[in-house]
Amino acid sequence: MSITADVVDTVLGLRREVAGLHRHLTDYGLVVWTAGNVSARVPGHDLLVIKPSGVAYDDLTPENMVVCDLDGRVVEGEHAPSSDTEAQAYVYRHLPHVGGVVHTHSTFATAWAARGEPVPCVLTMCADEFGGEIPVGPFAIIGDDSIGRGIVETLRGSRSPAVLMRNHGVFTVGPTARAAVKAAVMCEDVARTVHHARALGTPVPIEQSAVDALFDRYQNVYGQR
Ligand SMILES: O=C(CO)[C@@H](O)[C@@H](O)COP(=O)(O)O
Repeated sequence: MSITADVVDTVLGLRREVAGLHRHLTDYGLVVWTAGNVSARVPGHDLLVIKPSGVAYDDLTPENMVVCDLDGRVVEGEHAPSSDTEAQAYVYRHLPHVGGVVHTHSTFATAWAARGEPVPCVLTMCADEFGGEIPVGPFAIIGDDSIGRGIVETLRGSRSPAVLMRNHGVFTVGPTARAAVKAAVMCEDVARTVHHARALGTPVPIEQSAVDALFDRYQNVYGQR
């Protein structure tokens, strides 16, 4: 597959967007070294734009982003794509509403993943963004589409845009790559706060009707429409 003339400008814009979004991973302390990545779907085309594997965040540029097809094959780019390209390509193939995917090993959320324990919905911000608990997905070793399959199977059963892959880390999705980055930022914040709440006592669950109302308001009313 090659990049046709009608999609060149779209890809250039996504190269800039995806390269730029990685600074939020470092700004919010969600990654160490190169251990995280962002990708975006190319709307209307079986293509994605993703970070090059193992490249320092300070060295990421629109030019060194990698364009792949949704089987994970490189279509345009001089670098090897992220280790998570196959997993994220699987997500794009099976969740058509997803426009962006993020992967981190952010500390508090990954500590919940290490225990295989979902983050309970005991904060209004968790209800707002995740619509309930932040679920745990199965342990899966990187290298084929088993991580992607675990992400999809888990997210299909949840309103959450985040999944804690057991013993590994965080994957988030969104209608855009920026929305997926936001979900990763809020996932870590909620995981940290609930961790501290648990250390001090027993957090109080929020009634499901309140969770539903909070989620609906935040998803459909909050902010500038
Ligand atoms: O989680 C892992 C490896 O276990 C990778 O996602 C992480 O190191 C980031 O790899 P990339 O630099 O995106 O290839």
